[in-house]
Amino acid sequence: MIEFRAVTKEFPDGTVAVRDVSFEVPSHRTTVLVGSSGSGKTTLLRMVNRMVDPSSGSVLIDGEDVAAADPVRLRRGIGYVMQNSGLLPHRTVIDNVATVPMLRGESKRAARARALELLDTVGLDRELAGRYPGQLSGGQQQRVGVARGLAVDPNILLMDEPFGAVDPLVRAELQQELLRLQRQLGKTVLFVTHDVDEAFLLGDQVVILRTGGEVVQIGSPEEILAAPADAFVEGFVGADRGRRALHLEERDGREIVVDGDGRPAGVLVT
Ligand SMILES: Nc1ncnc2c1ncn2[C@@H]1O[C@H](COP(=O)(O)OP(=O)(O)OP(=O)(O)O)[C@@H](O)[C@H]1O
Repeated sequence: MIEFRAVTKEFPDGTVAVRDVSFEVPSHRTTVLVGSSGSGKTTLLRMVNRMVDPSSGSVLIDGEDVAAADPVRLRRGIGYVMQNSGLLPHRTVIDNVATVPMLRGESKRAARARALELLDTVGLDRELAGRYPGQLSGGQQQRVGVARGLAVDPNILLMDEPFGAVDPLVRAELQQELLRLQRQLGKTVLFVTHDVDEAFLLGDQVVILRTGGEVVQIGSPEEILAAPADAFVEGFVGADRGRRALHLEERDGREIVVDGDGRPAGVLVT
């Protein structure tokens, strides 16, 4: 479990990116941080692997304050996937995936064997192993990015708008792949997006942030849809509700959650 305890981040120029934020990220589940641009999502995510240190408050992983951990070691044990895949352009796909395990001391042979398995895991043909990132489509590059994030077999996977730069069809495919992967692997995933649909599709828990880095609401998609905390959340999740994958319907006098195809997805427990 990851715990954010009253974290605030003020950058040297006086920008307060995150203000007194507390929440827990349960293990083996997907938690999505969603909010408009500048609401502090990336800053919060980066506190977990100490790419950003909070100005006050603390972040704990399984009860241990990350401030006490060596940042380089910490980062090598946590998967990190970012928007533009972050692949090294002059290294082949397989080398991109095998690099971090080798930095951790695995032999080249073992790291490469594992990298090939990971290509299978993320649904990429092994024939792509020898290509350079520039020779892949955007969607394929993101899959390599996910494979690289998984290469050290981390308990925690941080994903910062990983599907933000691909077209909607590929994006939908990658989202389904992540759901499948997560059912199989059960990592503790912390995922950043500004897309509410994506947040509700992927998140077991959704954390809604607003500009200024404040948490407005935390809950399951069903809970948030059923009872938006305030007008801000209502506007945020309510916009374009007809298109929303999950929504509420009243049937037989009870409010139930149905998916985009009208199939019941659950009953609200209040
Ligand atoms: N190094 C920095 N120095 C100063 N201000 C920063 C720095 N990094 C981020 N900020 C500011 O902090 C605020 C939160 O940024 P952050 O990137 O965490 O937001 P975000 O919700 O991830 O936004 P986006 O969706 O646009 O990536 C913004 O106002 C941003 O400009």
